[in-house]
Amino acid sequence: MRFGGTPALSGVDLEVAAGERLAVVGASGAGKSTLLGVLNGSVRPDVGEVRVLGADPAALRGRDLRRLRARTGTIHQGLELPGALRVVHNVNAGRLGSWSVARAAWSLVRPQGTAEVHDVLDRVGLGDRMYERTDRLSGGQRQRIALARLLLQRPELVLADEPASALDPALADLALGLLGELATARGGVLLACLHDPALALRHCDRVVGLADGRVVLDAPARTLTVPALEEFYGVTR
Ligand SMILES: Nc1ncnc2c1ncn2[C@@H]1O[C@H](COP(=O)(O)OP(=O)(O)OP(=O)(O)O)[C@@H](O)[C@H]1O
Repeated sequence: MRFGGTPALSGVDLEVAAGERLAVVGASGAGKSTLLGVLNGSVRPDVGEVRVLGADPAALRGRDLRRLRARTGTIHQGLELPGALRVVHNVNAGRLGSWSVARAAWSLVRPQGTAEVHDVLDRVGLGDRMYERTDRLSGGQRQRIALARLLLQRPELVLADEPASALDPALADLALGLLGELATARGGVLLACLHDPALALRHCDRVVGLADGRVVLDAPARTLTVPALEEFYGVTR
C-alpha cells in the first residue's frame, strides 16, 4: 500500500487465527493504522490479497459489505465520536447496523435499548454519563465511550488503534481486558496497535512489529520481555 511515493505497507504476509489477541507495535509511521484500515476496508490496498472473516472487504458491496462491517469493530485513533451527540447515541451507534433505518432514526429522538447502553457504560465506569454531551468528556472518557460502543456491537473482529493511549494504567488494563474478552469470547480476534510494551505483553498472545511498513517481528508474547520490546522500538525508530 502506497500513499503517493511513500510505501505504508509492503510485503506484509500475516495470518491471524480465531481466538488470537494480537498486538501490533512499531514506531510512529510504521504502518500500523494502515494495516487496520486495510482490514476494516477503509483503506483499499494497491496490490495483494486480504481475507477478513473469509471475505475480501474491498470486493464486497451493499448488504454483504454491511454484514462484514457489523462483524468488525474498530476503535479509531481519533475515536470518531460526534461531539455534539449525547453519549447514549454514540454508544448506540455500535448496533445501528443491526437496526432498521426507522428504528435508528427514532432512536435519535428517543434513545432505544437504554438498559443495555447503561450496562456497557457501567462496565467502563461511565454509567452516570449516559445523557451528557460527548464533547464535555475528557479524552480518556471518550476513549471508554468508544470501547462501550464496541461492547454493545459485539464484533468478532476487534481492531483497536491505540485504545488506551489516554487512560491511566488501571483503566488501560481494564480496557484491554474487556477488548480481549469481547473478541475471544466467541472465537474472534483482537488486533490492537499498542505503544506500551508491558500492556501488549500482559494482554496479547502474539506480537507483530512493523518497521517502515514491513513485518520485522512476529513472536508469541510469552517469548518476549518488556526490555526486548523497548529495544525493538530503539532499533526500528
Ligand atoms: N491518508 C494518508 N495519506 C498520505 N500518507 C499517509 C496516509 N495515511 C498514512 N500515510 C503514511 O503512511 C505511513 C504509515 O502511516 P500509519 O498511519 O499507518 O502509521 P502508524 O504506524 O499507525 O503511526 P502512528 O503510531 O503515528 O499512528 C506514514 O509514512 C504516513 O505518513
